[in-house]
Amino acid sequence: IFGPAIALAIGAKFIPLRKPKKLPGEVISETYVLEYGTDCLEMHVGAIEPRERVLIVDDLVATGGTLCAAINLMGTCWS
Ligand SMILES: O=P(O)(O)OC[C@H]1O[C@H](OP(=O)(O)OP(=O)(O)O)[C@H](O)[C@@H]1O
Ligand SMILES: Nc1ncnc2[nH]cnc12
Repeated sequence: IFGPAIALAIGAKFIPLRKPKKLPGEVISETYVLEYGTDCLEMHVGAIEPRERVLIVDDLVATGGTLCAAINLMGTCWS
C-alpha cells in the first residue's frame, strides 16, 4: 500500500477509495466497468473539499475504468 507513505512524504492527507462495505460511516459510491464485469468504489462523504488538488494512486491501469471511477468520485466533491 503506497498511498499513505506518498501522502506523508508530500504533506497531503490520505483518502482511501475502497470496494463496497469496507469503509465505516457515510460513503458515496461509483459503479464502473472492468475487463471481467462491473464493480464499485466507495469514498467517505466530505473527504475532499471543493478545489482541493488530488493525486490518485493505484497499482496498475488496464482499461482505465477504475481510474475513471476514482476521478468521478472526486468530481462529486467539486460540483
Ligand atoms: O484499469 P482497470 O481495467 O480498471 O483495472 C485496474 C484495476 O484492476 C485491479 O483491481 P481489481 O478491480 O482487479 O481488484 P483488486 O483491487 O482487488 O485487485 C487493479 O488493482 C486496478 O485497480
Ligand atoms: N490486465 C491486467 N493485468 C494484470 N492485472 C490486472 N488487474 C486488472 N486488469 C489486469
